[in-house]
Amino acid sequence: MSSVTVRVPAKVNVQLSVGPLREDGFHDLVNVFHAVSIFDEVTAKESEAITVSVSGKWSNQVPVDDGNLAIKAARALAKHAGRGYGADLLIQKDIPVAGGMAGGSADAAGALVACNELWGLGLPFEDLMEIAADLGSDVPFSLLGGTAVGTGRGEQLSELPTGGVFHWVFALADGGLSTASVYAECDRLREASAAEVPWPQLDDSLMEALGTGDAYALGAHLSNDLQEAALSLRPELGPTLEAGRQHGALGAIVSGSGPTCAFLAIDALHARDLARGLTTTGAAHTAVPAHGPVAGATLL
Ligand SMILES: C[C@@](CO)(OP(=O)(O)O)[C@H](O)COP(=O)(O)OP(=O)(O)OC[C@H]1O[C@@H](n2ccc(N)nc2=O)[C@H](O)[C@@H]1O
Ligand SMILES: Nc1ncnc2c1ncn2[C@@H]1O[C@H](COP(=O)(O)OP(=O)(O)O)[C@@H](O)[C@H]1O
Repeated sequence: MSSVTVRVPAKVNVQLSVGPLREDGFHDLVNVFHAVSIFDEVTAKESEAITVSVSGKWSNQVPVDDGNLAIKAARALAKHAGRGYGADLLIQKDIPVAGGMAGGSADAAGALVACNELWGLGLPFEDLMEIAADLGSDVPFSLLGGTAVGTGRGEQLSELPTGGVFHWVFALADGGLSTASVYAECDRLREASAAEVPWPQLDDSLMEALGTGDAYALGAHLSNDLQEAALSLRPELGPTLEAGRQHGALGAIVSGSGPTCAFLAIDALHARDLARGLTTTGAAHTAVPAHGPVAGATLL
């Protein structure tokens, strides 16, 4: 096979509960991931060396050197296989960069699946999941997709059945936020308040809403412990969230570490109207309707 293409979704966190800072610099989480229909595509072509190029909306914001997560993923896979394989990786980028939607993780997951196929390794999914966890906390979920609870630093996953399709609108922001800075701001705000940080717990009402496909209940139980930190670093996100609520969103939340804002809609038609309302009033320059859950990294 000389060329393989894999489609990989973005995510939103419908619950993100952040425990105390660990000694390794990470936080223990209850991270309820939900894969949504905004996709990157990663194509791997036969080559001597491992290289990457990026096309699409956000290509100018993505590193094409060794810092690219897709390159790191391909290298980690080649190392695991014990051979000096090569691949030209082409990323068609639709997921916002540094937006709290796990775009880099998606490309890493895409590169793992694509190179496993291109190089004929035939590694089982479990092996790819282990390599993924070393690449980043969110990479295993990008492989898995659907809806899942992540514990540990987010890499230990249990799949969650959902009772229906949920419709979302994502308001994209100018410029990204660094995940590490948002966690650091969360720690700083917690230190300043001196309140004890509770051990993160799965929200039973949220589980029930996901299981029954009840968008109204899900909207009421969305939660994100990083939201206050993201708003502290980007105060202009507050009015964006408020504008979504005014336009009838069932829930409005910062996606992960932000700055993308996620709005839960009643149905596909409402999502379209909500997106239009956010852009025509200037509350967001770009608002993208999407649905979830969708599959994780998939060979095309
Ligand atoms: C916040 C979340 C929510 O899903 O995603 P994003 O919003 O960035 O997409 C994740 O926890 C991000 O996961 P990911 O982007 O893979 O982070 P990593 O590369 O593993 O870690 C980057 C940095 O984030 C912080 N980090 C990450 C995960 C975690 N459980 N605790 C942390 O404190 C650490 O400072 C770490 O050095
Ligand atoms: N393939 C990639 N796509 C996007 N960003 C990447 C990629 N590889 C490395 N990066 C770096 O990772 C950072 C975080 O990107 P991303 O995963 O999109 O954000 P987030 O962690 O907020 O979901 C970017 O600012 C960029 O420098």
